[in-house]
Amino acid sequence: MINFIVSRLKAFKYAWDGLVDLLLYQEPVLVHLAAIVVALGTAWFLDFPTWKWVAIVFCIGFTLTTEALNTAVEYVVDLVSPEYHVLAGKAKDIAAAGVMLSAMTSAIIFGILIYDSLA
Ligand SMILES: Nc1ncnc2c1ncn2[C@@H]1O[C@H](COP(=O)(O)OP(=O)(O)OP(=O)(O)O)[C@@H](O)[C@H]1O
Repeated sequence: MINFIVSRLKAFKYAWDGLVDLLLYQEPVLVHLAAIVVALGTAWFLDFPTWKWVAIVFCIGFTLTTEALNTAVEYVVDLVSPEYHVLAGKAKDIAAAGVMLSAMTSAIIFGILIYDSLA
């Protein structure tokens, strides 16, 4: 049982290290962080009800999760295929498309929430 707890704590530490890498050293994340600040500020200014805060928190987690997976794909592709390969390019492009889709979905949801508050 102790071994299980220690291994889970270690796994959490590794995930935490990945989060620090993502938030501090990945430039594209700065764009997301700026958007998050704007979204939270707007939500506060418009006095969003609880359900809208839930939607915003979900969108933030959704977008950052896809950015984390995209960064992981980039690391692995750079490791296994430092030279040009059409499949390496496709892997990076599709991973990036995942980020774009999540960001666009979040932006649309945010727009609907604002429209609902101002209508
Ligand atoms: N090894 C490779 N083989 C083929 N194409 C690649 C390879 N590495 C990168 N590419 C192409 O170049 C594009 C940009 O790759 P890069 O590694 O610079 O990612 P990036 O999108 O700039 O990352 P970031 O989101 O961190 O700015 C990829 O989406 C892909 O189309």
